[in-house]
Amino acid sequence: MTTMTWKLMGISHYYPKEETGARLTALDRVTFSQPYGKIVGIIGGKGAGKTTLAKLLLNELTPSEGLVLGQTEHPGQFELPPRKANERTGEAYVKQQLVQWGIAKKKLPELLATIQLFSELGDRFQQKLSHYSQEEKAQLAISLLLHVAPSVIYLNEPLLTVKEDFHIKVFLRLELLKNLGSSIWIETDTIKRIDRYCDQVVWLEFGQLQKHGDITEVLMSYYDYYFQIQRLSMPQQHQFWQEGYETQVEDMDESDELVQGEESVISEIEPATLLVKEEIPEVSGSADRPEESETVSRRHRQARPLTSSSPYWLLGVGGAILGSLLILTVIWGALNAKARTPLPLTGAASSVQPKESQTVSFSSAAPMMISQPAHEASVSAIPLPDVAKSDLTHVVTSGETLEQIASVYGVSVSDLQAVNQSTDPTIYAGETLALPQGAQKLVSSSESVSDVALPSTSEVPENQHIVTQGDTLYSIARRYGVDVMAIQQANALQTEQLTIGQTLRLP
Ligand SMILES: Nc1ncnc2c1ncn2[C@@H]1O[C@H](COP(=O)(O)OP(=O)(O)OP(=O)(O)O)[C@@H](O)[C@H]1O
Repeated sequence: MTTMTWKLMGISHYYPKEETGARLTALDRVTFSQPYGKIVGIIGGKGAGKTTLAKLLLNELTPSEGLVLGQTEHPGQFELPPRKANERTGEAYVKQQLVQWGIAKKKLPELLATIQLFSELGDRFQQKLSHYSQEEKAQLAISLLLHVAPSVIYLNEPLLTVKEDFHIKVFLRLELLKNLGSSIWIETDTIKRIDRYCDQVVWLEFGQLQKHGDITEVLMSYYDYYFQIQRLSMPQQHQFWQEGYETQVEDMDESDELVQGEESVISEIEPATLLVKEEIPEVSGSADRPEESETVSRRHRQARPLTSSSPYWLLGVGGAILGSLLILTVIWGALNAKARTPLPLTGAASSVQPKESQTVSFSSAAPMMISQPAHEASVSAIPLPDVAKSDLTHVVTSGETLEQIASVYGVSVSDLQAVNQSTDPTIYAGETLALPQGAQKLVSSSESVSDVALPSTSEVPENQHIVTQGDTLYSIARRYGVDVMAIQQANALQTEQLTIGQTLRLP
């Protein structure tokens, strides 16, 4: 079995923007290593750099800066048969491709029969491609690719056009090839597939590597990131995507002076998932960090003002991203089909206050019109239970979160919200919060919540879980292989918020 490993070291790739003389950074100093023998998902918003990364892996592009190690001479890319092949039969097309792949002549009949069988095309295999549906073409192309067994395989969106049971078969075959040492890359917006089939994920946004690693950890940050964006008002979301795009565009004639005085939405997103971050992203290998380059100053440039001449396609980008957000919401909803508040924001991000709902219609490029952030609709549907107040109150200090305060007083976040008759997870410095009966100051709010003594795992009964820092309902559900909603029901949780030290009954 091969023990090859990819090493991407400080990969930057620039595209010239000929009309303006600027250049666009499609990938910005991306560094990670990835062993072969894994199925890796590539995710990220529109224009994140996914395709550019794939082209580098497939040897179709040479990076502007940095080094890629690990490419093979004949990577296998999933490609639908081109239109010019329409007059050939499926069989003739496959045969010609196999010959191009260098398959020995005497092996062709057996391989053709295997591919026909796998493709489920039956007699259509001998018919002209012009009679094939898009789905049949996809079945043919995937079957071909999976049977030439290249050591690098790249699949993208057209794979989604095949029916679900075919899909399962494809991924079973990919598992086999992976175990033989192939490096398999899948670019898709369908996070469900990443979650189900991939071992690892590379997550890009605006050309920068956000995270690379095991799916659970990366997807959790990904969900948190998109939930935070979703909490912004529609104009803020639009501004967010525009600012992100602008960090990628560098006017080659312009000095790198900062634009002062603009409020930046991008800088208010959760520090853990900041797009403009200094540290090198997590790597699973030992790639060295490249030297700081002139791109640092560009990455720190603040947003330019929104102008009426903003590129129209950005509206489409925003719309498409919102489409993806809705897909995420649906997936999340499937896990937890119940009205709820969104994940809490912490730190700087909690200063991003959701605005009143606003109707913003996007250009026709946008997949849909959203008149209200989804969470606002669900928040108003949650009846707050009656919870008795204690005599204590708490004045919020800068940087505090509801979870921290709940933890400090040994109460649940939902009780804290109930006595304050608010489902809004955003709190403001100086605000006085009522505290529920039974509240008792357990630790000083200046102490870290992680300092609160928790029972050791050996003391925790088997059917219980004590919430620790970083736990979410989603991570706990995955860990114990149970449903998020089942945990909520077993513990009568009104929201997804958890408190460090909280004991959860496991269903
Ligand atoms: N040939 C090119 N010339 C100029 N800009 C390009 C070119 N190819 C890609 N770009 C730009 O580079 C950025 C990254 O593009 P890329 O296609 O890698 O992203 P992506 O994540 O695959 O996006 P999408 O999901 O929209 O396909 C985008 O802003 C895109 O417009």
